Amino acid sequence: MGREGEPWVVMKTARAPSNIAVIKYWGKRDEKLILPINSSISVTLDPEHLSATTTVAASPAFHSDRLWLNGKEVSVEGERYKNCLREMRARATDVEVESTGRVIKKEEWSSLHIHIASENNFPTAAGLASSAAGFACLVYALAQLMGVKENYEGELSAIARLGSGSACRSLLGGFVKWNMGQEADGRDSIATQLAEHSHWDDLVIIIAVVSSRQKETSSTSGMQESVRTSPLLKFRAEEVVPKRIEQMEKAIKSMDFAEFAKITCADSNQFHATCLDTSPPIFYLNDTSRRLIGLVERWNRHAGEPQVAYTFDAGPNAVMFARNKEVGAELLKRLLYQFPPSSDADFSRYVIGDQSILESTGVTSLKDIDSLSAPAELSGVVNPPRIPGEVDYLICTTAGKGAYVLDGPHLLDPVSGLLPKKSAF
Ligand SMILES: Nc1ncnc2c1ncn2[C@@H]1O[C@H](COP(=O)(O)OP(=O)(O)OP(=O)(O)O)[C@@H](O)[C@H]1O
Ligand SMILES: C[C@@](O)(CCOP(=O)(O)OP(=O)(O)O)CC(=O)O
Repeated sequence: MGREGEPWVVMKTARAPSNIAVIKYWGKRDEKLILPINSSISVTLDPEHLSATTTVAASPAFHSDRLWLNGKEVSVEGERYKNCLREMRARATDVEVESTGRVIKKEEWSSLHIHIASENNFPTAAGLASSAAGFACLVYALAQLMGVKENYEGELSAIARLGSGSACRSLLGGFVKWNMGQEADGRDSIATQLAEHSHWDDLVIIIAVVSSRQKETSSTSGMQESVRTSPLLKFRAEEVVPKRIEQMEKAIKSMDFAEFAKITCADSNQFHATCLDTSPPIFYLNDTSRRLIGLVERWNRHAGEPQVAYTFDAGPNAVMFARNKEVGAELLKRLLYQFPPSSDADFSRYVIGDQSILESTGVTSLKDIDSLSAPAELSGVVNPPRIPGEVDYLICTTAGKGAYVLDGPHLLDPVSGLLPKKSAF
């Protein structure tokens, strides 16, 4: 930071988690304002394992708004980035720069350009809601930089929504509802917290990353096609989701896992049915996704009550919820048994995230996986499929907190405000 008259750069860094919907958002009633045709509910994922980290900087020396995503410069000219930046600038306040005492006046923000650098600690655009984490993080970091105070609860979520619908749910932790709202300007289409992550802290979440390649049909265009062509989607939004939202809220409040699991699986399956009902049909699930569904359904039926729930977004990756830590370890063992890594895989990279679940399975090597015995529900199944390398890797995690500020390290050089030669992450 320079003295008065010298060039200066101010910056803030924040982190925001990804989230997984258990009642899906699919379809907009307003494309520009990103207003949904139904409310949705999600679980925020632990930012330690699935999050975006974003540094935003302002300086009179910057000539344009710029964005570096995962170390590469990308255009910030898209409507979604522009809308978020415009709405944040409109709410900026006088900000005192601590180190110099200089005050950036409210009016100055409209002419100050912004540099943004962001990194995801999980695959981008692979159906793991990177856009949700990314836009929530951008809006949250800008709020810190520009001294934006929320005038009403949920205002920041309404701005994150302009970046990507599901992003509005990533500012908050735990269990989050996105109210579809009624107003034409979208001011009531905001996220609210149903419960903190600590409210239901024994849930274990395991993500089977089936493919980290970019998907063929983006959520944005997929849902446009579904709104245009799927009669099932209309029925779902009008008749099914409103009841499910109520039931899911109750299940979360009372930590009723059986009900939570039943609704979560049913809603994922109906969302993918609307994709199939779209013309031309959209296929996000693949054979591996279907085998993962089979694993959970067979186990739940054998146990007599749900042990695990599954849900899939716009991609083949499964997100599974286990009712508690013991069941989480059992789930991991079953996944390792049925979906072992390929024989040349590095075991330490096959199960990532929260290592405590892996520790409680007692599995420490590829050899241990070979000696796992078949789970009871597979007895009688002749040659259950065990295809090494079918799943890329597994992420163990839990529900987590919402967006927060990081003191550093920043992703932009504090003096130049440019991407450093070697990124800090
Ligand atoms: N950290 C980030 N900061 C800013 N923008 C991001 C960030 N991560 C992703 N994005 C934006 O989101 C886009 C990816 O969104 P897309 O909806 O295709 O995939 P996804 O969010 O991973 O999957 P899905 O929403 O279907 O679960 C990127 O091309 C980029 O524009
Ligand atoms: C299947 C989903 O993940 C769809 C998410 O769609 P996006 O929020 O990525 O779409 P846009 O609003 O067009 O950016 C379900 C969900 O997260 O609720």
